[in-house]
Amino acid sequence: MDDLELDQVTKVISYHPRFLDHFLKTQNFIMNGDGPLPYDYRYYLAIIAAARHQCPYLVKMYEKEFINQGGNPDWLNGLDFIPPKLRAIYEINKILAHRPWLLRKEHIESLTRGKNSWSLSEVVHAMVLLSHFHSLSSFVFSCGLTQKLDGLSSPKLKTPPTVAAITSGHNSVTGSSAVADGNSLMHSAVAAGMAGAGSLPQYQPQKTVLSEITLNNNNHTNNNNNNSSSNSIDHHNHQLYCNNNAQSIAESLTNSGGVTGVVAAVTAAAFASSANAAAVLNKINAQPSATVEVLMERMKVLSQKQDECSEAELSNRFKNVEMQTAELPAAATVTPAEIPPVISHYIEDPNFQYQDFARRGAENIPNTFRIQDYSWDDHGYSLVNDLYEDVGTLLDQRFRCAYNLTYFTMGGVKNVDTSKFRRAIWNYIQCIYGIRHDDYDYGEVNQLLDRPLKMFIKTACCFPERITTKDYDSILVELQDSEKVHVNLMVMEARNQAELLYALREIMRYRT
Ligand SMILES: CC(C)C[C@H](N)C(=O)O
Repeated sequence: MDDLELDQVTKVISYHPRFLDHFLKTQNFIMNGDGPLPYDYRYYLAIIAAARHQCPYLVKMYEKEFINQGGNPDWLNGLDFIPPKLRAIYEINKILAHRPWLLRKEHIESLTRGKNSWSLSEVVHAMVLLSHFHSLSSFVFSCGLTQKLDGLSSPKLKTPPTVAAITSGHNSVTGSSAVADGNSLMHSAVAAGMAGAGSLPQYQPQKTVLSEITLNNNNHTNNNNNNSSSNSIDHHNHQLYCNNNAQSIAESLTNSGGVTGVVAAVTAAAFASSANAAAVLNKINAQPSATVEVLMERMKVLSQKQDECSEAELSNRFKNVEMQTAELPAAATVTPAEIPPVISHYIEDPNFQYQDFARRGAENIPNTFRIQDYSWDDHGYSLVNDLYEDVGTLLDQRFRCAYNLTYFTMGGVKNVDTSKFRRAIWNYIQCIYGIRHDDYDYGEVNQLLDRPLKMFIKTACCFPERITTKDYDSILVELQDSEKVHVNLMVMEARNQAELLYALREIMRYRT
């Protein structure tokens, strides 16, 4: 592996050595391993994928790699300077990045016909690369790395010496020497991560390294959360929470906009049957966001819940979450002037962005993507393997790792079954892309993810360039940094899978 790849992003992922192993194996294979696309194409695709999300960090890194691989420097002048064949895939890059539900088999058809045509294997290779770098851009921003690494950080943020060294090295396109400084810190962590599954530690926080790479000092984190003072209202309300009626009132209040947090929902349940609404809301607004303690209670209750939902009810709950997501504040339209000049030449049609489902009606594509009709396990995985060697297997292991990764901890509390929380995050991300897991009760999403967390996740997926370190700091304040990175890994992987599902479904349709 090239030294350059042991970059700041890799360091942050190394909070989770098991995942890092799968991540690097996949990335190395699609960039450097056997595959249908020439190397200059691969690196250029990385650049234009990251450019769709205005991620200068990745764009600069892969420009350098592109040149190292012997790529034609003219291409770095922008989209007008690349061969027509490569240019022809830009539309798919754009659609996959922002509205993958708009992809049609005709897009694939037009690529694979005529002069300069693509083979289907090449198309799949390109799609795997594009979705990898779209979602990696989400990760870079959601960890607050871009602000730091591109010199855009606000002066009040502390800059650890190593990060400063890397930043100054990175700001110069040619200045790779400073990167080595930071890398040396990480060699042991990466080596541990690459040592093979059997010898992997379950959790290696790498404290020294983390203090170097952590971008913020999360003072809220401590190891004594299991003793955190619980307020009596919460205890009292835990009883009431079991009451379905109160629960649904709480749920609707939680999502009404004026109320944030699971604590608020629990509190709402307590007061739902009695006081007037204003008094309830005042009480609720005074509550902090969801605490780890309340989240744990909620997960416990949810896993004990027996009641079976009807098909129709499950479908309604999905639609509800989807609608509420559309109502979360949307980011403003990007105007060309706001795009950093270092990447604007790689972007065409910058106003083509994620569009909320509520507004998708205009495009006449309101259909939900149902996992029971097309899933990674049953369809996507084998299709990729079929057309692009072992990549399906590599991706499969990577998705599984991201989906199942747990240390059974939450904040400072140990032995916690966090599967409900993690599943809610994963399914919520895919819901943002209109993907419904048919057997999942999306009511759980509203029970476990509060509004600020949902907003963070939606922005990280759809408008990652808008995430600031402040956003990163303000969600899940009781969790450790490694846990926030864990959430961001799920954002990256669930999003990557969502894009691939849409892409591969159209490949399948094209073939049949
Ligand atoms: C995202 C985190 C709450 C995950 C948790 N630390 C776990 O080990 O499962």
